[in-house]
Amino acid sequence: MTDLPTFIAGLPKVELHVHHVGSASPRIVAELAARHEGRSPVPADPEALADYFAFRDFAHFIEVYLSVVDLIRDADDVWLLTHEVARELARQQVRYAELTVTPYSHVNRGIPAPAFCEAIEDARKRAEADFGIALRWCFDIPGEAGLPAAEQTLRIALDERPDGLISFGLGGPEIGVPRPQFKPYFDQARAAGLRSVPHAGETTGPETIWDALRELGAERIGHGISAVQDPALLTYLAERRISLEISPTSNVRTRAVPSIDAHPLPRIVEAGVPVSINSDDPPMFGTTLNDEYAVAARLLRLGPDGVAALARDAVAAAFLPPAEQARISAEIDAYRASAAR
Ligand SMILES: O=c1[nH]cnc2c1ncn2[C@@H]1O[C@H](CO)[C@@H](O)[C@H]1O
Repeated sequence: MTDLPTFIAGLPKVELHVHHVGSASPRIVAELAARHEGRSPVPADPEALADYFAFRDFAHFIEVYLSVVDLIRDADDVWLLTHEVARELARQQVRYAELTVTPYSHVNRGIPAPAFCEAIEDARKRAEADFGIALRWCFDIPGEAGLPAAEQTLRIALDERPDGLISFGLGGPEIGVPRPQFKPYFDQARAAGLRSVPHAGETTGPETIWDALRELGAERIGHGISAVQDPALLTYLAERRISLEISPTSNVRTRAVPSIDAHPLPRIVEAGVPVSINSDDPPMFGTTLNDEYAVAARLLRLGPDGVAALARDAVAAAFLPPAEQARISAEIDAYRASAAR
């Protein structure tokens, strides 16, 4: 029997909560920063970047995040970033990923929406050919930019409608950004067949999650960790099999939870709420998806069977056709069986 990290490294996975710009590797960020030498606070040196990705609080994290968004200036940068993110996911045996992209943030930095969508689509198709990974898009509203960003994100989603687009989200800070105001935009996105996956309950309480469910028709919740404060909400999520997209290290690095041992994941799982394990913004948090599975295994006291079950739970929560879900789950089971020998 191989050791758990080795087992995790080879385990077929899907990832459902991972941000496009947030996945820019130190090498890619350094390469982009070098192109804008001197005009960006982002260090062009990968070592210095590790210090730069140390966050005082969530607001500081968003400030740093946006400084990396500033580095992405044209469609070539978008293509490079997307193709490299796919390479890293495939290296970790990710077969399918729902990547959160924020078109508003790039369009308002001068990249036309058609060029942005053409770049991510071309990179998506090339990644499928080069790495055998299937990428789909979640277009998210950067909450800090409010209703103008909601309007433009919806417009781009409906007017450009890239083939890989499957869901509509809401990211950025929650404090001072109440969810109900975004109801008209989520109603239109859902009416157009996009799945609803807003962030909620990351840095605010359970009421934000209730709003995401009741006002935005959330089918999954980004983070949702404050659900642990509301037993009725835990029951609601468990009974309706509404999965929480958990990114343990993210919550520690953005100071949403004080330490990894204080993370509510065990209590959420104990309440029967389905979860997927994700990395959110891996290089910014000094982690990888495989590392997050190892963290979850430690918190939940799992061995190979439990870790394989986590991977299957993420597949079950993915917006994939049932035949595709069955195929990836069967691959997980075959891998688990072969590792047992
Ligand atoms: O953990 C996270 N929580 C909330 N937003 C996040 C996170 N990681 C990345 N973003 C991104 O920050 C952008 C701000 O413009 C949001 O659009 C969201 O995609």
